[in-house]
Amino acid sequence: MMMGETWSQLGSLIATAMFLWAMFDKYFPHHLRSLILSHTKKLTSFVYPYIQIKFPEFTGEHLKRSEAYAAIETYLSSKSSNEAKKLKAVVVKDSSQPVQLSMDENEEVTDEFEGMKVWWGVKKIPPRTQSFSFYPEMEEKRNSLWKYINHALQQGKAITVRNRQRKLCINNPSQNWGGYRSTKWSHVTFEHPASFDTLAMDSKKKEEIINDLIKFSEGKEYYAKIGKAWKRGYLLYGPPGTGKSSMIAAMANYLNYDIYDLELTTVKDNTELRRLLIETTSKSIIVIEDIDCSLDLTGQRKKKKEQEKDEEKDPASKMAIGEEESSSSKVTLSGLLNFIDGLWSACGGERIIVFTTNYVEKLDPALIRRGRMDMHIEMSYCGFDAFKVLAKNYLDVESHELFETIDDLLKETEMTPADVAENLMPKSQNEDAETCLKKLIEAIKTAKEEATKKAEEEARLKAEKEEKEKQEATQEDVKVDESSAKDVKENGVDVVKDDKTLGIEVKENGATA
Ligand SMILES: Nc1ncnc2c1ncn2[C@@H]1O[C@H](COP(=O)(O)OP(=O)(O)OP(=O)(O)O)[C@@H](O)[C@H]1O
Ligand SMILES: [Mg+2]
Repeated sequence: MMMGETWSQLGSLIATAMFLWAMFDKYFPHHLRSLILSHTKKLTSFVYPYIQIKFPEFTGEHLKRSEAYAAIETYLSSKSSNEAKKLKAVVVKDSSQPVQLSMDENEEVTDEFEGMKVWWGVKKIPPRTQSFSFYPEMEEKRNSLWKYINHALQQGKAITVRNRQRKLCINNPSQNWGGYRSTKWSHVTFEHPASFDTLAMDSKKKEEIINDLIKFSEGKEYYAKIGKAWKRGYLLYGPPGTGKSSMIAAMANYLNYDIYDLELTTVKDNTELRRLLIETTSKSIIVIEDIDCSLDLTGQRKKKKEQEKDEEKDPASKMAIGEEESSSSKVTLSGLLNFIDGLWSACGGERIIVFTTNYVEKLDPALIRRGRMDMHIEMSYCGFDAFKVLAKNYLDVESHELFETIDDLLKETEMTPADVAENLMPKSQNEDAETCLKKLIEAIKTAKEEATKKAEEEARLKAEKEEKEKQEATQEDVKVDESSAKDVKENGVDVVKDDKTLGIEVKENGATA
């Protein structure tokens, strides 16, 4: 707080300054005045050649913590932990590094950027103290400075994203939505170890997927340019145990995204679906596993088509159907499609949606057409490429004389990566790589034998069925013959039997053919 004496001193200082300014303004000719001002600027920039920029920690009416401040603090944290002596430990929520070290008050760190030296310091500014910033006219320096600030902000944000602890969110049943502080999604820390390195699949296909993901994640401007929402859909299909769920985890780990695992069976209707999806955040993968089983999505549509047909036949049925539709509280295919096309597109970017299914042929084509599901990825049985990944991961083996045998066997046998992995995993310390590879060979041979047996059995059953159908058809023919002969006798209808086809030529009794 200032004393009374100080106030009067300050008052007279201001009065003197105002008097001098008035004199300067009145008696100095204009051309001389601007010359003096420009020389003063040059002189001051020579004496004080720095630019000072302040980043307040709190901004806005509600004193929100400034994002720029936080980003710069993160950016400087690695530098300050090496240089500064007074550090502050801050607990960071949702980060893989829960304690972050940052500069304490009155500490300074230096940084260099394109030949420019920068000093950063933390100063506490008492409330209501006016701050004064001095900006000498140095265009070139100023441009580099903006470039540097952008660099620091971007780096800071990138470090935050990297350190961010990712979430696996699961939707809560809607009956639990109403309570105090209830949320639509529950989350746990996402710590699945799968990565594209551990994912066993055809290497070309894997590369294609990685490139697609990179293109998507870096495509903010591109999507804006072509006027499309920044989203991408992937359909993963294939038999159980071929790595669909592992692929989703690898994608999330690769892009550093959160996962929203959407259990459709607990979502009551389209409105609830919308409300859930609006609450998802950017940089996330929304997953609907086993889309064919989650809901009778295909059935809904077929039912509708059948209903439309019925309506054509009997317009009175329309009312009843309408009532049934509104009362059946279920997520419909059209609800999901509307979401993918409309609402989701409107609610901000950087979102991926993934559907998985074991039976791609069961899905309604409308659901998976290009533009909705941009990439269809088949996760198939283990090929040699996929096996090599598993052998490297599980046994640390990149080549072995048994590989050729395994390659040949895998070409003839359908075995999922899950089964191959299970056989490759050493069960005890005595099992070395060769033992595991031999174990796998045995397992593939057994699987091959079983598959052959199964195929033979199926072929036998099919042949039996066909034979049975044939016999039944012959019996039918005999019956037709007998009943026709009876007709001739009883009704006076003459039956002519054709050699090749079983045709019946009916003649009026007594008339000529
Ligand atoms: N392609 C693969 N690469 C590496 N490991 C795999 C692969 N496929 C399966 N596995 C192994 O098998 C286990 C099961 O795989 P995953 O859950 O990814 O299969 P899925 O295709 O999602 O099966 P489902 O259709 O039953 O959901 C995984 O934990 C993983 O260890
Ligand atoms: Mg799965």
